[in-house]
Amino acid sequence: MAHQFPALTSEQKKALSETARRIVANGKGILAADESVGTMGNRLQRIKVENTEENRRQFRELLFTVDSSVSQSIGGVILFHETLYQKDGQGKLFRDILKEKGIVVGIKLDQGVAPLAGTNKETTVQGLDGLSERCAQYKKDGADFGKWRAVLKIDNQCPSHLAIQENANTLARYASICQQNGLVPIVEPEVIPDGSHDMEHCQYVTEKVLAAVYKALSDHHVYLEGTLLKPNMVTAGHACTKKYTPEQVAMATVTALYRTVPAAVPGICFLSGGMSEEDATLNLNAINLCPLPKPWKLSFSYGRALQASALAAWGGKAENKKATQEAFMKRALANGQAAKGQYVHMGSSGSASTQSLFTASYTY
Ligand SMILES: O=P(O)(O)OC[C@@]1(O)O[C@H](CO)[C@@H](O)[C@@H]1O
Repeated sequence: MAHQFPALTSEQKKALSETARRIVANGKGILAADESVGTMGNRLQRIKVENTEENRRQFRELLFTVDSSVSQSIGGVILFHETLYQKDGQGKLFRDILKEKGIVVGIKLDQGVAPLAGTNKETTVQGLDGLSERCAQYKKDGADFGKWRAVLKIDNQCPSHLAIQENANTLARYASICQQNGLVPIVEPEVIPDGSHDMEHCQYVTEKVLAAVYKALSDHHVYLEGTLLKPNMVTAGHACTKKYTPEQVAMATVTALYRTVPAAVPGICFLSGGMSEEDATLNLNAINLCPLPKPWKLSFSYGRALQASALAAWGGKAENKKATQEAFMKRALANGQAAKGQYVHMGSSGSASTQSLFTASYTY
């Protein structure tokens, strides 16, 4: 089986692996600010702010215009289509503001989930049609990485063989198309935390899912050095009565990764999956202190766990700018430290940071 048809040139590979490594360099992680209009609507509803384009823009302007020292902790920001073309109050494009801070701009590329008939309400991901053209346009418009989220659940008969294979293949097809267009693909197979299963069950499922994903990436000739993985941490289901320490979560998570993720992958950036801000930070810190071999950078790509207390501090009011930016900066710095295993828990401040951010059936 000769390798006659190389997928990428050595220049393309070099550029992809440099970008991937830049995003996760020196304890940096990713701010996932790519909530769709609907998801953002749910977030804004909780703080009683109307879901208008202007309100979404205003909140994101506060995140992106924090002090440039944020770039010590944030290496990449994932945007939603609308946000890539939005500007700050002075008319400057958000993507230029981020780039000037040395932050790599990413774009959400999946278009949500669709049902897999004949399964127990499992899903596949939409967005492959026209994806190459969209990637080419986004690359011209300043994006250097993409994100695609597949959703798998633990339930009666789930995840099924079909759901695992279909989602792995779709992730691999997306990753291949991204790389052809110069975008680093973030590969996100999320095993969602809904259910009462224990942590050991989550570990078993996560290993099966990741093994299938890396087989599919290999089949599709994806260049692993030019990718990043965005997995769930291995935790018990949200409704499980047994509680686990960050050290136990870390051991189960790193074990699952060590068994399935090739060392060629430069970085693994966890999603927060409804954990409280503080739990997401403590677990990431424990993961980086876990005494198992860790050939990849282990960092974060948090949505809710980087934005929850900032959203609460903002409340839709311009006069809360300082408090909003301070709250965001605090989480960014904490997670930057956790990505190096250097986070020191200061005790609960009784703020939004310790509240669970779980949403049932978080499919899009
Ligand atoms: O789990 P979190 O850290 O809140 O968000 C993870 C995430 O992949 O899921 C969301 C929905 O697609 C995205 O906004 C975000 O990038």
